[in-house]
Amino acid sequence: EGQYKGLSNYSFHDKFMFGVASAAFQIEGGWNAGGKGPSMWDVYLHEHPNYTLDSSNADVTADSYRLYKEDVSMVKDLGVTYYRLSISWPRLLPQGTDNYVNEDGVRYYKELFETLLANGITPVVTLYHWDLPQSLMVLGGWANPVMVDYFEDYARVAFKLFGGLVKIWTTLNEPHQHCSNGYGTDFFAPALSSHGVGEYLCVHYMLLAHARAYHLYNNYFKATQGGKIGITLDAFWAEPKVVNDPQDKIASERYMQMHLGMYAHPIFSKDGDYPLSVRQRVDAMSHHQGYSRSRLPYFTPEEVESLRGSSDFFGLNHYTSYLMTPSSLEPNWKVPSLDHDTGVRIEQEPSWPKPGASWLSVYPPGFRKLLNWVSNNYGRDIPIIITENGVSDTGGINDYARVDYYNRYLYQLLLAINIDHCNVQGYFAWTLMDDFEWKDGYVSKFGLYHVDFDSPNKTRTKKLSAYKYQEIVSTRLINFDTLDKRSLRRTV
Ligand SMILES: O=S(=O)(O)CCCN1CCN(CCO[C@@H]2O[C@H](CO)[C@@H](O)[C@H](O)[C@H]2O)CC1
Repeated sequence: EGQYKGLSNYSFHDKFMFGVASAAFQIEGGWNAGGKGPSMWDVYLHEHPNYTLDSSNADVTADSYRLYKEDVSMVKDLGVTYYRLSISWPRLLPQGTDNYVNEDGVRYYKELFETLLANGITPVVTLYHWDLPQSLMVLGGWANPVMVDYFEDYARVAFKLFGGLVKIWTTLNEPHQHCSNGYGTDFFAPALSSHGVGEYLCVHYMLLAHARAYHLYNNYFKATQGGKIGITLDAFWAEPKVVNDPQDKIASERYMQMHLGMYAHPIFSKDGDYPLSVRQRVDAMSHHQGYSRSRLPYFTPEEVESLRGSSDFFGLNHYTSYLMTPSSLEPNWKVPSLDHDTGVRIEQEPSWPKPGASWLSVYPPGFRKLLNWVSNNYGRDIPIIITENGVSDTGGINDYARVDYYNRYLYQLLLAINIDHCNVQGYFAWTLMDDFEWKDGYVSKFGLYHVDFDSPNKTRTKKLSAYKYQEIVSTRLINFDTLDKRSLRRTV
């Protein structure tokens, strides 16, 4: 659990990439400005005004479409030299397809990338952070194999237009969250609730789309542009509820394979394809449920080959951990779902602090354990970049919980790098400023900067955690005694 006082006994080496992250739909606003086409999230929120906790939407949010120069100065103020952001597909291609490129979208992103570079900040660009053009959603979105072609066309436009400015690309953000929450349930848009069927089609075609964009870049753009391209996956850490209970340990490993291995194994393992345990489990369950074919599609041998090794780095988003125990076969076993296929009951440890979102408990050792799981399963040669990590609260400038979270999670990262030799080469704090937090609307705050969403200029204000992150980035080590509650009381 580490010493958690004084100065950390390890530091981040000089080449370690420190950054901060955001996403187009969550901060841009300008939902229909400058010829932007509607995304499926725009449409879903307009059609379901009470979907979010505060009945809000992202039509304006932090208004970064207008205020991006201020955002760049905030990134610079943190002292980081990398900024992870995403391109809004429908702002660039309003119809989703590459027959019509929106000049205002080209202007906006070129100005944003040039402003970042002029301030010594390297843009790290995600092509897709969930805001699918509505015109493609009506075709079934990621459940439709045609998306592989349309994503390739979109990637080609982005590489062509911005490849001179952008040298680090990520194809997809968190396909697992997008597919399970948006296609498997109604927790996220498009809320298709196609449990155990649509969600696996989404997995399958997002992975194939990723591989297509990866090879497009490597075959047609890398020689002249010289950049790197990868994918961002997400994972909770699955902690056995009883640490040495063999059944709980099996359940934890099964959870990791079904929720991370399903995406990581096809790309980062030496054999490729879905993990054997995942393949067999879904095939068997599908057969048991009377399906004549598995609910998880098969890759052809060529597709397995195209996916294998299709990433220059392992982008990983991590927030929290859950306790795992095997779940008895549900009575309604006829109803398929990823959760039912996994056969694990997840619960939260009451002693782990929960400063904000209901799903986010603070368990720093889970971060180190997850990094070792990734390194043990996929090798220590693939560079890992933490593309998101952070904690939510419900507001305020003196965000002690976030100061504590960054101290402890970055300390665990130091242990994973220095003791366990996990090859982590970069870290992006989620997120630059308070933004639209999906189902939580503006209730859950993840920002290092506070945003006053009621003010005309969406006033940004530095939080305590921004000073803390600035300190870690500049000193490259953790000082547990500054900027927390104790330091303000000057006791102990
Ligand atoms: O357990 S519950 O059934 O109650 C619902 C699970 C809730 N999920 C968990 C993870 N989170 C996705 C991570 O989402 C990522 O992290 C950030 C913070 O959420 C987002 O703002 C980023 O856009 C996204 O990349 C979204 C909500």
